[in-house]
Amino acid sequence: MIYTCTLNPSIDYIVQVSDFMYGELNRGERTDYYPGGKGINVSRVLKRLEIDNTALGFLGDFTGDFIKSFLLKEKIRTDFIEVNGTTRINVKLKSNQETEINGAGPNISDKDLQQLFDQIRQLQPNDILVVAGSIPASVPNDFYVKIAEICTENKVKMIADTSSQALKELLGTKLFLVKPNQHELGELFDVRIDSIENAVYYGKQLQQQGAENVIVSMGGDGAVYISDNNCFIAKAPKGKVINTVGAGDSMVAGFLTAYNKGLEQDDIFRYAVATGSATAFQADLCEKKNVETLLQLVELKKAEF
Ligand SMILES: Nc1ncnc2c1ncn2[C@@H]1O[C@H](COP(=O)(O)OP(=O)(O)O)[C@@H](O)[C@H]1O
Ligand SMILES: O=P(O)(O)OC[C@H]1O[C@](O)(COP(=O)(O)O)[C@@H](O)[C@@H]1O
Repeated sequence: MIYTCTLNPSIDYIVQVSDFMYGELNRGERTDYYPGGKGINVSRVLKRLEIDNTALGFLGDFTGDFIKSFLLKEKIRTDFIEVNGTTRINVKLKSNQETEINGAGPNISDKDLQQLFDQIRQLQPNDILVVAGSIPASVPNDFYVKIAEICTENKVKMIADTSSQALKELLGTKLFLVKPNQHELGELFDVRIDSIENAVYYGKQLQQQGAENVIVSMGGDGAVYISDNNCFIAKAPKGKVINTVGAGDSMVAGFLTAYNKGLEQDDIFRYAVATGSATAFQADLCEKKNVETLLQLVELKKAEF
């Protein structure tokens, strides 16, 4: 079984304003509300790709209720822990540029954290757990490391898609997959990743630090995949970009879907890239048919290692 865990879910409030003017009254031309947070996006895309999964994490108040009922409508199994505060609303402003404001999120108590540990201790060998997104300020930065220890003990495969200090803490931890984007990887090693060569070099460092599979995503430029002694480089398909929020999460869901089907490494990566791009070309997250259309448009090559 696949589980996702989102410590800090959100409602993603997407507002389109042509020619946004700072300090003026701007009127939204189109507004959309989606459940967000990286693990929740992974769960939603997995479901669309016909992979059963359960979404875990913390939700609170009316924003939490919105997310729960949205996921229920999409027939996604959930087992969220109810917290006292209000689940955050993240603002995604689409104008000439994309601007994002991600909220801080509610306080999570020690009791809530213990409850989550208890849930994770119930997972079975060969289950997969995707921990994704930021760690709320009230939760220690090494929280994912503690989860990883439980996963290792119970032979659960752990995937991490996070950034900043939470990602730094995970260096040296055994992970099944880690998927930083180029900026997150650059921040991790205090460098600027502006070429495929750089992405391969630092991706390999991550592999040496304990990750079995590493994908470095590079937005419209595609991605790099490192596993065993193999390295693949993919160019993303070209298309009309509508909303890139959740593209990285979709990539993780695409990877898992293809891995679950037992595909070869190159085809797993092709599927992951197609899924990320399929989401970038939709207002909401992608559907299976969007992914299948893009599969043959992903240009992939094997690189010398
Ligand atoms: N502008 C784009 N055009 C085509 N594909 C895209 C675009 N932006 C993202 N993608 C696809 O989604 C994947 C993940 O995007 P990226 O922005 O790197 O991740 P994140 O959302 O984690 O920052 C990319 O590797 C690519 O396949
Ligand atoms: O937990 P964080 O780092 O604040 O990120 C949360 C945001 O990331 C998202 O999950 C999107 O992630 P990606 O664009 O990286 O795939 C949004 O749904 C959410 O608003």
